[in-house]
Amino acid sequence: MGTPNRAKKTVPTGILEIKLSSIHGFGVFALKKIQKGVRMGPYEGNVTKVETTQGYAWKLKYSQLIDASDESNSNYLRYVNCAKNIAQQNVIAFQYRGQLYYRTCRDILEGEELLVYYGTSFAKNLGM
Ligand SMILES: C[S@@+](CC[C@H](N)C(=O)[O-])C[C@H]1O[C@@H](n2cnc3c(N)ncnc32)[C@H](O)[C@@H]1O
Repeated sequence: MGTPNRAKKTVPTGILEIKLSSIHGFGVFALKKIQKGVRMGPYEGNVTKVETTQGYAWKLKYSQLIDASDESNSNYLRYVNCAKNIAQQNVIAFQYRGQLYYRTCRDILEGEELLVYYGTSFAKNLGM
């Protein structure tokens, strides 16, 4: 697994950091308390209609996907790991004007890892 160089450059300085996670690979962590309702993004990647199994793609409207598997064409949001269930997530994914964003759905404490629920079928594939 390579160091996330480009994603590191895109992470909001002083607010979030990318580092190794106990859940999987790299994760995104709060460097200070973040209030509920803060929007992050958009999620960057290649817009495609080709399905992928790599785990970095979100479905958009009109059968399109935003695929962040290419680290050189994506941003820090590609490193947000999956919550065990909806209740555990502290950020939610949503679409706005054709783009995908994350938003904090509760206050996140300093040092906490950002977790988003990828969806039931994806979680099942991860063995949850
Ligand atoms: C968007 S990436 C998350 C960032 C990833 N940790 C990395 O370093 O590139 C999604 C991939 O991370 C892994 N992953 C994310 N959340 C996980 C979890 N809760 N349990 C196991 N693997 C997870 C899976 O391999 C998934 O396909």
